[in-house]
Amino acid sequence: MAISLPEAATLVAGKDLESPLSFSNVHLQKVHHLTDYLEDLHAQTNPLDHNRYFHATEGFYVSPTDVVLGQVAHDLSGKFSSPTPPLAYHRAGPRKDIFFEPQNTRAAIITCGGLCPGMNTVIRELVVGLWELYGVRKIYGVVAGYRGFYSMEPIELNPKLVHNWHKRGGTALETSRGGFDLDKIVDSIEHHEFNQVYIIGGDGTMRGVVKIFNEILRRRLKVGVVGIPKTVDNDVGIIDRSFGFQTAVEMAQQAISAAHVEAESAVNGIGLVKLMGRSTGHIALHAILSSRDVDCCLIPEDKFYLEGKGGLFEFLEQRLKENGHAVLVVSEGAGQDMIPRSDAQKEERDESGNLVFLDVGPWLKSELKNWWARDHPNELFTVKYIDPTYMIRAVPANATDNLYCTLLAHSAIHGVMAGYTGFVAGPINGIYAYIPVEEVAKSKNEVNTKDHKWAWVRSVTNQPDFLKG
Ligand SMILES: Nc1ncnc2c1ncn2[C@@H]1O[C@H](COP(=O)(O)OP(=O)(O)O)[C@@H](O)[C@H]1O
Ligand SMILES: O=P(O)(O)OC[C@H]1O[C@](O)(COP(=O)(O)O)[C@@H](O)[C@@H]1O
Ligand SMILES: [Mg+2]
Repeated sequence: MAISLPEAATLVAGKDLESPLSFSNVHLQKVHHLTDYLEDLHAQTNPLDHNRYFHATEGFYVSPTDVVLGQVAHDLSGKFSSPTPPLAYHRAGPRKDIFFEPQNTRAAIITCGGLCPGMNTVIRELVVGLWELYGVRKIYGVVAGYRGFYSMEPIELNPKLVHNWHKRGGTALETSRGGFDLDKIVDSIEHHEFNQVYIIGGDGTMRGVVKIFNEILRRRLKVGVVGIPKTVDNDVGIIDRSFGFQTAVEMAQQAISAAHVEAESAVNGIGLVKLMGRSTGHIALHAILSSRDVDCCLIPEDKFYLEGKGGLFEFLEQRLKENGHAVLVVSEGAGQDMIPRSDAQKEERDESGNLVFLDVGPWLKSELKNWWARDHPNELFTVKYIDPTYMIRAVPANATDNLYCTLLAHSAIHGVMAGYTGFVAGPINGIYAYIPVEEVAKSKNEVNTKDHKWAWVRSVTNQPDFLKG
Protein backbone atom coordinates (compact mmCIF):
# COMPACT_ATOMS: atom_id res chain seq x y z
CA MET A 1 0.00 0.00 0.00
CA ALA A 2 1.37 3.36 -0.93
CA ILE A 3 1.15 5.99 1.78
CA SER A 4 2.22 9.60 1.75
CA LEU A 5 5.24 10.78 3.72
CA PRO A 6 3.11 12.63 6.33
CA GLU A 7 1.01 9.48 6.76
CA ALA A 8 4.17 7.45 7.23
CA ALA A 9 5.31 9.96 9.81
CA THR A 10 2.06 9.64 11.69
CA LEU A 11 2.49 5.87 11.75
CA VAL A 12 6.02 6.18 13.03
CA ALA A 13 5.67 9.08 15.39
CA GLY A 14 2.04 8.52 16.34
CA LYS A 15 1.19 12.17 15.75
CA ASP A 16 0.94 14.68 12.95
CA LEU A 17 4.16 16.01 11.52
CA GLU A 18 4.93 19.59 12.41
CA SER A 19 6.85 20.16 9.18
CA PRO A 20 6.35 17.37 6.66
CA LEU A 21 8.95 17.07 3.92
CA SER A 22 7.45 18.76 0.93
CA PHE A 23 8.84 18.72 -2.57
CA SER A 24 7.53 22.22 -3.13
CA ASN A 25 10.10 23.67 -0.75
CA VAL A 26 13.39 22.08 -1.82
CA HIS A 27 16.24 24.43 -2.61
CA LEU A 28 17.52 23.62 -6.11
CA GLN A 29 21.29 24.05 -6.61
CA LYS A 30 21.19 25.69 -10.00
CA VAL A 31 23.94 24.64 -12.40
CA HIS A 32 25.50 27.28 -14.67
CA HIS A 33 24.43 27.04 -18.30
CA LEU A 34 25.97 28.55 -21.42
CA THR A 35 22.66 30.29 -22.19
CA ASP A 36 23.00 32.22 -18.89
CA TYR A 37 25.51 34.49 -20.66
CA LEU A 38 25.20 33.61 -24.37
CA GLU A 39 21.60 34.49 -25.11
CA ASP A 40 21.48 33.58 -28.79
CA LEU A 41 22.54 29.94 -28.53
CA HIS A 42 20.26 27.48 -30.24
CA ALA A 43 19.49 23.98 -29.07
CA GLN A 44 20.15 20.99 -31.35
CA THR A 45 18.58 17.58 -31.33
CA ASN A 46 20.56 15.03 -29.38
CA PRO A 47 22.37 12.70 -31.84
CA LEU A 48 21.47 9.85 -29.49
CA ASP A 49 18.06 10.08 -31.23
CA HIS A 50 19.72 8.64 -34.33
CA ASN A 51 22.02 6.12 -32.72
CA ARG A 52 22.44 3.05 -34.92
CA TYR A 53 22.39 0.59 -32.05
CA PHE A 54 19.80 1.66 -29.54
CA HIS A 55 16.64 3.69 -29.29
CA ALA A 56 15.97 6.40 -26.77
CA THR A 57 12.95 4.92 -25.03
CA GLU A 58 10.37 6.84 -22.98
CA GLY A 59 12.07 8.35 -19.94
CA PHE A 60 15.58 7.99 -21.41
CA TYR A 61 16.20 11.72 -21.44
CA VAL A 62 16.59 13.53 -18.16
CA SER A 63 14.63 16.77 -17.80
CA PRO A 64 15.65 19.90 -15.84
CA THR A 65 13.02 19.06 -13.23
CA ASP A 66 14.65 15.70 -12.39
CA VAL A 67 16.49 16.19 -9.12
CA VAL A 68 18.40 14.29 -6.48
CA LEU A 69 17.95 15.25 -2.82
CA GLY A 70 21.13 15.91 -0.88
CA GLN A 71 19.76 14.56 2.37
CA VAL A 72 17.91 11.26 2.36
CA ALA A 73 17.81 10.46 6.07
CA HIS A 74 15.15 12.43 7.94
CA ASP A 75 13.60 12.39 11.37
CA LEU A 76 9.88 12.20 10.73
CA SER A 77 9.00 13.50 14.19
CA GLY A 78 10.03 16.93 12.95
CA LYS A 79 12.03 17.46 16.17
CA PHE A 80 15.30 17.91 14.35
CA SER A 81 13.97 19.47 11.19
CA SER A 82 16.26 22.05 9.68
CA PRO A 83 14.96 25.60 9.14
CA THR A 84 16.43 25.57 5.63
CA PRO A 85 14.73 23.57 2.86
CA PRO A 86 16.52 20.39 1.72
CA LEU A 87 19.03 20.83 -1.09
CA ALA A 88 18.26 19.32 -4.47
CA TYR A 89 20.67 18.84 -7.38
CA HIS A 90 19.99 18.36 -11.10
CA ARG A 91 20.16 14.71 -12.08
CA ALA A 92 22.92 13.79 -14.48
CA GLY A 93 22.19 12.09 -17.77
CA PRO A 94 21.43 12.74 -21.44
CA ARG A 95 19.22 15.71 -22.32
CA LYS A 96 16.86 15.90 -25.30
CA ASP A 97 18.40 19.20 -26.40
CA ILE A 98 22.10 19.80 -26.72
CA PHE A 99 24.08 22.96 -27.44
CA PHE A 100 27.08 21.64 -29.39
CA GLU A 101 27.25 20.40 -32.95
CA PRO A 102 29.43 17.29 -32.79
CA GLN A 103 31.32 18.27 -35.97
CA ASN A 104 32.25 21.65 -34.41
CA THR A 105 33.15 20.29 -31.01
CA ARG A 106 36.77 20.37 -29.86
CA ALA A 107 37.17 18.71 -26.47
CA ALA A 108 40.21 18.89 -24.19
CA ILE A 109 40.91 16.48 -21.34
CA ILE A 110 43.44 17.15 -18.59
CA THR A 111 44.63 15.47 -15.37
CA CYS A 112 46.15 17.42 -12.46
CA GLY A 113 47.52 16.73 -8.97
CA GLY A 114 48.56 13.40 -7.47
CA LEU A 115 47.80 9.99 -8.94
CA CYS A 116 44.65 8.08 -8.15
CA PRO A 117 43.45 4.70 -9.45
CA GLY A 118 40.97 5.20 -12.28
CA MET A 119 42.32 8.37 -13.91
CA ASN A 120 43.05 6.49 -17.12
CA THR A 121 39.58 4.95 -17.09
CA VAL A 122 37.96 8.38 -16.88
CA ILE A 123 40.11 9.61 -19.79
CA ARG A 124 39.30 6.51 -21.84
CA GLU A 125 35.57 6.80 -21.24
CA LEU A 126 35.55 10.51 -22.02
CA VAL A 127 37.19 9.78 -25.36
CA VAL A 128 35.06 6.76 -26.22
CA GLY A 129 31.85 8.38 -24.95
CA LEU A 130 32.36 11.62 -26.89
CA TRP A 131 33.26 9.64 -30.00
CA GLU A 132 30.61 6.92 -29.89
CA LEU A 133 27.66 8.62 -28.19
CA TYR A 134 27.94 12.07 -29.72
CA GLY A 135 30.10 11.61 -32.81
CA VAL A 136 32.80 14.05 -31.67
CA ARG A 137 36.03 13.55 -33.62
CA LYS A 138 38.29 16.28 -32.27
CA ILE A 139 39.38 15.18 -28.80
CA TYR A 140 42.68 16.29 -27.29
CA GLY A 141 44.71 15.41 -24.24
CA VAL A 142 46.46 18.30 -22.48
CA VAL A 143 49.73 16.91 -21.18
CA ALA A 144 51.22 17.21 -17.67
CA GLY A 145 48.59 19.14 -15.69
CA TYR A 146 47.61 22.80 -15.86
CA ARG A 147 50.99 23.93 -17.16
CA GLY A 148 50.48 21.70 -20.20
CA PHE A 149 47.89 24.14 -21.56
CA TYR A 150 50.57 26.67 -22.40
CA SER A 151 53.85 24.77 -22.41
CA MET A 152 53.15 21.75 -24.61
CA GLU A 153 51.18 20.81 -27.67
CA PRO A 154 48.06 18.75 -26.89
CA ILE A 155 47.90 15.22 -28.24
CA GLU A 156 45.04 13.98 -30.36
CA LEU A 157 43.03 11.13 -28.80
CA ASN A 158 40.76 8.52 -30.36
CA PRO A 159 39.13 5.26 -29.19
CA LYS A 160 41.81 3.09 -30.80
CA LEU A 161 44.59 4.89 -28.97
CA VAL A 162 42.91 4.70 -25.55
CA HIS A 163 41.32 1.25 -25.88
CA ASN A 164 43.27 -0.42 -23.05
CA TRP A 165 43.99 2.60 -20.85
CA HIS A 166 41.51 1.45 -18.17
CA LYS A 167 43.90 -1.40 -17.41
CA ARG A 168 46.79 0.95 -16.66
CA GLY A 169 47.53 2.74 -13.41
CA GLY A 170 48.55 6.41 -13.34
CA THR A 171 47.57 8.86 -16.05
CA ALA A 172 48.64 8.42 -19.65
CA LEU A 173 48.27 12.19 -20.06
CA GLU A 174 50.80 12.75 -17.24
CA THR A 175 50.15 15.11 -14.36
CA SER A 176 51.87 17.74 -12.26
CA ARG A 177 51.34 20.12 -9.40
CA GLY A 178 51.64 23.89 -9.73
CA GLY A 179 51.73 25.70 -13.05
CA PHE A 180 48.33 27.32 -12.69
CA ASP A 181 48.46 30.51 -14.76
CA LEU A 182 44.88 31.60 -15.39
CA ASP A 183 45.45 33.95 -18.32
CA LYS A 184 47.78 31.58 -20.12
CA ILE A 185 45.38 28.67 -19.60
CA VAL A 186 42.33 30.50 -20.93
CA ASP A 187 44.40 32.04 -23.77
CA SER A 188 45.41 28.51 -24.72
CA ILE A 189 41.80 27.30 -24.61
CA GLU A 190 40.94 30.12 -27.03
CA HIS A 191 44.02 29.55 -29.19
CA HIS A 192 43.28 25.83 -29.64
CA GLU A 193 39.58 26.58 -30.11
CA PHE A 194 38.61 24.09 -27.43
CA ASN A 195 34.92 24.45 -26.62
CA GLN A 196 34.66 21.65 -24.06
CA VAL A 197 37.21 21.23 -21.25
CA TYR A 198 37.18 18.18 -18.99
CA ILE A 199 39.38 18.67 -15.93
CA ILE A 200 40.20 15.70 -13.70
CA GLY A 201 41.71 16.60 -10.34
CA GLY A 202 41.32 17.01 -6.59
CA ASP A 203 40.49 19.92 -4.32
CA GLY A 204 43.30 22.14 -5.63
CA THR A 205 42.33 21.41 -9.21
CA MET A 206 38.66 22.20 -8.51
CA ARG A 207 39.66 25.61 -7.12
CA GLY A 208 41.41 26.11 -10.47
CA VAL A 209 38.26 25.03 -12.37
CA VAL A 210 36.28 27.73 -10.54
CA LYS A 211 38.77 30.37 -11.73
CA ILE A 212 38.86 29.04 -15.30
CA PHE A 213 35.05 29.00 -15.43
CA ASN A 214 34.85 32.59 -14.16
CA GLU A 215 37.40 33.79 -16.71
CA ILE A 216 35.56 32.00 -19.52
CA LEU A 217 32.39 33.70 -18.30
CA ARG A 218 34.14 37.08 -18.22
CA ARG A 219 35.38 36.59 -21.80
CA ARG A 220 31.91 35.28 -22.78
CA LEU A 221 33.34 32.25 -24.55
CA LYS A 222 31.25 29.34 -25.69
CA VAL A 223 33.29 26.85 -23.70
CA GLY A 224 31.78 24.25 -21.38
CA VAL A 225 34.02 23.41 -18.46
CA VAL A 226 33.50 20.47 -16.12
CA GLY A 227 35.42 19.15 -13.12
CA ILE A 228 35.70 15.44 -12.43
CA PRO A 229 36.77 15.09 -8.80
CA LYS A 230 39.78 12.86 -8.22
CA THR A 231 41.01 12.40 -4.71
CA VAL A 232 42.29 9.10 -3.48
CA ASP A 233 41.64 9.96 0.15
CA ASN A 234 37.97 10.87 -0.43
CA ASP A 235 38.22 14.37 1.02
CA VAL A 236 35.87 16.02 -1.49
CA GLY A 237 32.44 16.79 -0.05
CA ILE A 238 28.86 16.60 -1.40
CA ILE A 239 29.49 13.53 -3.59
CA ASP A 240 29.23 10.05 -2.07
CA ARG A 241 32.85 9.16 -2.63
CA SER A 242 35.63 9.86 -5.08
CA PHE A 243 36.83 7.38 -7.69
CA GLY A 244 39.86 5.27 -6.78
CA PHE A 245 38.94 5.34 -3.11
CA GLN A 246 37.66 1.76 -3.01
CA THR A 247 40.71 0.49 -4.88
CA ALA A 248 42.87 2.36 -2.36
CA VAL A 249 41.07 0.74 0.56
CA GLU A 250 41.57 -2.69 -0.99
CA MET A 251 45.30 -2.07 -1.52
CA ALA A 252 45.63 -0.65 1.98
CA GLN A 253 44.42 -3.93 3.39
CA GLN A 254 47.33 -5.75 1.81
CA ALA A 255 49.70 -3.46 3.69
CA ILE A 256 47.76 -4.03 6.91
CA SER A 257 47.90 -7.80 6.41
CA ALA A 258 51.66 -7.67 5.89
CA ALA A 259 52.08 -5.54 9.01
CA HIS A 260 49.97 -8.03 10.92
CA VAL A 261 52.11 -10.97 9.79
CA GLU A 262 55.31 -9.14 10.72
CA ALA A 263 53.95 -8.14 14.12
CA GLU A 264 52.62 -11.60 14.92
CA SER A 265 55.92 -13.21 14.02
CA ALA A 266 57.99 -11.12 16.42
CA VAL A 267 58.28 -10.92 20.18
CA ASN A 268 56.44 -7.77 21.19
CA GLY A 269 55.97 -6.92 17.53
CA ILE A 270 54.30 -3.75 16.34
CA GLY A 271 53.18 -3.40 12.73
CA LEU A 272 52.86 0.25 11.77
CA VAL A 273 51.17 1.28 8.50
CA LYS A 274 50.89 4.84 7.19
CA LEU A 275 47.98 5.46 4.85
CA MET A 276 47.12 8.44 2.69
CA GLY A 277 44.86 11.11 4.10
CA ARG A 278 46.24 14.60 4.57
CA SER A 279 43.23 16.03 6.35
CA THR A 280 40.86 13.08 6.43
CA GLY A 281 41.17 9.52 7.67
CA HIS A 282 38.67 7.83 5.34
CA ILE A 283 41.12 5.33 3.84
CA ALA A 284 42.37 4.32 7.29
CA LEU A 285 38.84 4.09 8.66
CA HIS A 286 37.52 1.92 5.83
CA ALA A 287 40.63 -0.24 5.63
CA ILE A 288 40.62 -1.08 9.30
CA LEU A 289 36.87 -1.76 9.36
CA SER A 290 37.36 -4.22 6.51
CA SER A 291 40.53 -5.89 7.77
CA ARG A 292 39.84 -6.25 11.52
CA ASP A 293 43.55 -6.80 12.15
CA VAL A 294 44.14 -3.34 13.51
CA ASP A 295 44.50 -2.45 17.19
CA CYS A 296 44.55 1.31 16.84
CA CYS A 297 43.73 3.81 14.10
CA LEU A 298 45.07 7.36 14.24
CA ILE A 299 43.43 9.90 11.93
CA PRO A 300 43.81 13.68 11.49
CA GLU A 301 40.31 14.36 12.82
CA ASP A 302 41.02 12.71 16.17
CA LYS A 303 43.95 14.13 18.12
CA PHE A 304 45.99 11.62 20.10
CA TYR A 305 48.82 11.68 22.63
CA LEU A 306 51.57 9.24 23.46
CA GLU A 307 52.47 9.31 27.14
CA GLY A 308 50.49 8.93 30.34
CA LYS A 309 47.10 7.66 31.33
CA GLY A 310 44.82 7.03 28.34
CA GLY A 311 47.73 7.57 25.93
CA LEU A 312 48.92 5.43 23.03
CA PHE A 313 51.87 3.84 24.87
CA GLU A 314 49.76 2.71 27.80
CA PHE A 315 47.26 1.15 25.37
CA LEU A 316 49.93 -0.62 23.33
CA GLU A 317 51.61 -1.93 26.43
CA GLN A 318 48.32 -3.57 27.40
CA ARG A 319 47.79 -5.05 23.93
CA LEU A 320 51.34 -6.44 23.83
CA LYS A 321 50.78 -8.01 27.23
CA GLU A 322 47.49 -9.58 26.09
CA ASN A 323 48.31 -10.60 22.51
CA GLY A 324 52.09 -10.34 22.06
CA HIS A 325 51.67 -8.04 19.06
CA ALA A 326 49.73 -4.99 17.85
CA VAL A 327 48.94 -3.30 14.53
CA LEU A 328 48.79 0.47 14.29
CA VAL A 329 47.43 2.44 11.31
CA VAL A 330 48.18 6.14 11.02
CA SER A 331 46.90 8.59 8.41
CA GLU A 332 49.59 10.86 6.98
CA GLY A 333 47.94 13.99 8.42
CA ALA A 334 47.61 12.61 11.97
CA GLY A 335 49.93 13.87 14.69
CA GLN A 336 51.43 16.63 12.51
CA ASP A 337 51.21 19.07 15.43
CA MET A 338 53.33 16.73 17.58
CA ILE A 339 56.26 16.22 15.19
CA PRO A 340 59.08 18.65 15.97
CA ARG A 341 59.85 20.89 13.00
CA SER A 342 62.17 23.76 12.19
CA ASP A 343 60.89 27.23 11.27
CA ALA A 344 61.73 26.53 7.63
CA GLN A 345 59.76 23.29 7.71
CA LYS A 346 56.77 25.16 9.16
CA GLU A 347 56.63 27.27 6.01
CA GLU A 348 57.48 24.66 3.40
CA ARG A 349 54.85 24.22 0.66
CA ASP A 350 54.71 22.00 -2.42
CA GLU A 351 54.28 23.41 -5.92
CA SER A 352 50.52 23.54 -5.52
CA GLY A 353 50.77 25.54 -2.31
CA ASN A 354 49.90 22.59 -0.04
CA LEU A 355 51.73 22.57 3.29
CA VAL A 356 54.48 19.93 3.17
CA PHE A 357 53.78 17.37 5.87
CA LEU A 358 56.48 15.73 7.91
CA ASP A 359 56.45 11.94 7.71
CA VAL A 360 54.46 10.72 10.68
CA GLY A 361 55.54 7.09 10.10
CA PRO A 362 59.27 7.25 10.87
CA TRP A 363 58.59 9.75 13.66
CA LEU A 364 56.13 7.40 15.34
CA LYS A 365 58.41 4.42 14.81
CA SER A 366 61.23 6.21 16.57
CA GLU A 367 58.96 7.40 19.41
CA LEU A 368 57.78 3.82 19.91
CA LYS A 369 61.35 2.50 20.02
CA ASN A 370 62.45 5.17 22.48
CA TRP A 371 59.50 4.46 24.73
CA TRP A 372 60.19 0.73 24.82
CA ALA A 373 63.91 1.11 25.35
CA ARG A 374 63.21 3.49 28.24
CA ASP A 375 60.47 1.45 29.95
CA HIS A 376 61.52 -2.12 29.07
CA PRO A 377 65.27 -1.99 28.43
CA ASN A 378 65.78 -5.75 28.62
CA GLU A 379 62.82 -6.98 26.61
CA LEU A 380 62.69 -7.73 22.92
CA PHE A 381 60.66 -5.30 20.81
CA THR A 382 60.22 -4.80 17.06
CA VAL A 383 58.47 -2.14 14.99
CA LYS A 384 57.98 -2.91 11.30
CA TYR A 385 56.94 0.20 9.40
CA ILE A 386 55.16 0.03 6.02
CA ASP A 387 54.42 3.05 3.82
CA PRO A 388 52.36 1.76 0.86
CA THR A 389 51.44 5.25 -0.50
CA TYR A 390 52.69 4.94 -4.07
CA MET A 391 51.78 1.24 -4.33
CA ILE A 392 48.22 2.22 -3.47
CA ARG A 393 47.97 5.19 -5.82
CA ALA A 394 49.67 3.67 -8.83
CA VAL A 395 47.50 0.60 -9.44
CA PRO A 396 44.71 0.39 -12.02
CA ALA A 397 41.18 0.83 -10.67
CA ASN A 398 39.31 -2.24 -9.44
CA ALA A 399 36.03 -3.33 -11.05
CA THR A 400 33.82 -1.12 -8.86
CA ASP A 401 35.94 1.96 -9.45
CA ASN A 402 36.18 1.24 -13.19
CA LEU A 403 32.40 1.16 -13.45
CA TYR A 404 32.19 4.31 -11.36
CA CYS A 405 34.72 6.11 -13.60
CA THR A 406 32.68 5.19 -16.68
CA LEU A 407 29.46 6.59 -15.22
CA LEU A 408 31.27 9.74 -14.11
CA ALA A 409 32.74 10.31 -17.56
CA HIS A 410 29.42 9.76 -19.31
CA SER A 411 27.59 11.99 -16.84
CA ALA A 412 30.14 14.73 -17.51
CA ILE A 413 29.79 14.40 -21.29
CA HIS A 414 25.97 14.49 -21.23
CA GLY A 415 26.08 17.60 -19.02
CA VAL A 416 28.55 19.52 -21.16
CA MET A 417 26.78 18.57 -24.39
CA ALA A 418 23.54 19.88 -22.83
CA GLY A 419 25.18 23.27 -22.27
CA TYR A 420 25.86 22.99 -18.55
CA THR A 421 29.16 24.49 -17.50
CA GLY A 422 31.16 25.26 -14.33
CA PHE A 423 29.91 22.06 -12.77
CA VAL A 424 31.06 18.78 -11.31
CA ALA A 425 29.50 15.40 -12.00
CA GLY A 426 29.22 12.91 -9.17
CA PRO A 427 26.93 10.56 -7.27
CA ILE A 428 24.77 11.90 -4.44
CA ASN A 429 23.05 9.16 -2.48
CA GLY A 430 23.82 6.76 -5.31
CA ILE A 431 22.32 8.91 -8.06
CA TYR A 432 24.53 10.86 -10.45
CA ALA A 433 24.05 14.60 -10.29
CA TYR A 434 25.44 17.94 -11.45
CA ILE A 435 26.79 20.27 -8.78
CA PRO A 436 28.09 23.85 -9.24
CA VAL A 437 31.89 23.56 -9.11
CA GLU A 438 32.26 26.37 -6.57
CA GLU A 439 30.17 24.33 -4.10
CA VAL A 440 32.44 21.32 -4.54
CA ALA A 441 35.61 23.43 -4.36
CA LYS A 442 34.68 24.77 -0.93
CA SER A 443 33.34 21.48 0.41
CA LYS A 444 35.32 19.14 2.64
CA ASN A 445 34.55 15.57 3.55
CA GLU A 446 35.96 14.89 6.98
CA VAL A 447 35.47 11.87 9.21
CA ASN A 448 32.86 12.76 11.80
CA THR A 449 34.30 11.24 14.95
CA LYS A 450 30.99 11.79 16.70
CA ASP A 451 28.93 9.59 14.40
CA HIS A 452 28.35 5.86 14.30
CA LYS A 453 31.04 5.12 11.67
CA TRP A 454 33.76 6.16 14.06
CA ALA A 455 31.94 4.29 16.79
CA TRP A 456 32.30 1.16 14.61
CA VAL A 457 36.04 1.72 14.50
CA ARG A 458 36.16 2.09 18.25
CA SER A 459 34.13 -1.09 18.65
CA VAL A 460 36.50 -3.01 16.34
CA THR A 461 39.71 -1.75 17.97
CA ASN A 462 38.60 -0.82 21.47
CA GLN A 463 41.18 1.92 21.27
CA PRO A 464 41.31 4.84 23.70
CA ASP A 465 39.41 8.01 22.86
CA PHE A 466 42.42 10.14 23.79
CA LEU A 467 40.26 12.50 25.80
CA LYS A 468 42.52 13.22 28.76
CA GLY A 469 40.68 12.21 31.97
N1 LIG B 1 43.55 27.85 -5.26
C1 LIG B 1 43.94 27.40 -6.47
N2 LIG B 1 43.65 28.09 -7.58
C2 LIG B 1 44.03 27.64 -8.79
N3 LIG B 1 44.72 26.51 -8.98
C3 LIG B 1 45.05 25.78 -7.93
C4 LIG B 1 44.68 26.17 -6.61
N4 LIG B 1 45.15 25.23 -5.75
C5 LIG B 1 45.79 24.31 -6.51
N5 LIG B 1 45.73 24.64 -7.81
C6 LIG B 1 46.31 23.91 -8.94
O1 LIG B 1 45.64 22.66 -9.09
C7 LIG B 1 46.57 21.66 -9.50
C8 LIG B 1 46.48 20.46 -8.63
O2 LIG B 1 46.51 20.83 -7.27
P1 LIG B 1 47.01 19.85 -6.14
O3 LIG B 1 46.62 20.44 -4.85
O4 LIG B 1 48.41 19.50 -6.37
O5 LIG B 1 46.23 18.51 -6.44
P2 LIG B 1 44.74 18.11 -6.27
O6 LIG B 1 43.94 18.83 -7.28
O7 LIG B 1 44.82 16.66 -6.50
O8 LIG B 1 44.37 18.50 -4.88
C9 LIG B 1 47.94 22.30 -9.47
O9 LIG B 1 48.31 22.56 -10.80
C10 LIG B 1 47.75 23.57 -8.67
O10 LIG B 1 48.58 24.61 -9.12
O1 LIG C 1 54.52 12.85 -3.88
P1 LIG C 1 53.37 13.63 -4.39
O2 LIG C 1 52.98 13.31 -5.77
O3 LIG C 1 53.51 15.10 -4.16
O4 LIG C 1 52.12 13.16 -3.59
C1 LIG C 1 52.04 12.95 -2.23
C2 LIG C 1 50.68 13.38 -1.78
O5 LIG C 1 49.68 13.10 -2.72
C3 LIG C 1 48.55 12.54 -2.10
O6 LIG C 1 48.43 11.22 -2.56
C4 LIG C 1 47.32 13.35 -2.36
O7 LIG C 1 47.37 13.89 -3.60
P2 LIG C 1 46.17 14.75 -4.19
O8 LIG C 1 45.71 15.74 -3.15
O9 LIG C 1 46.72 15.35 -5.40
O10 LIG C 1 45.11 13.71 -4.50
C5 LIG C 1 48.80 12.62 -0.63
O11 LIG C 1 48.19 11.56 0.03
C6 LIG C 1 50.29 12.69 -0.54
O12 LIG C 1 50.66 13.51 0.52
MG1 LIG D 1 44.70 18.07 -2.85
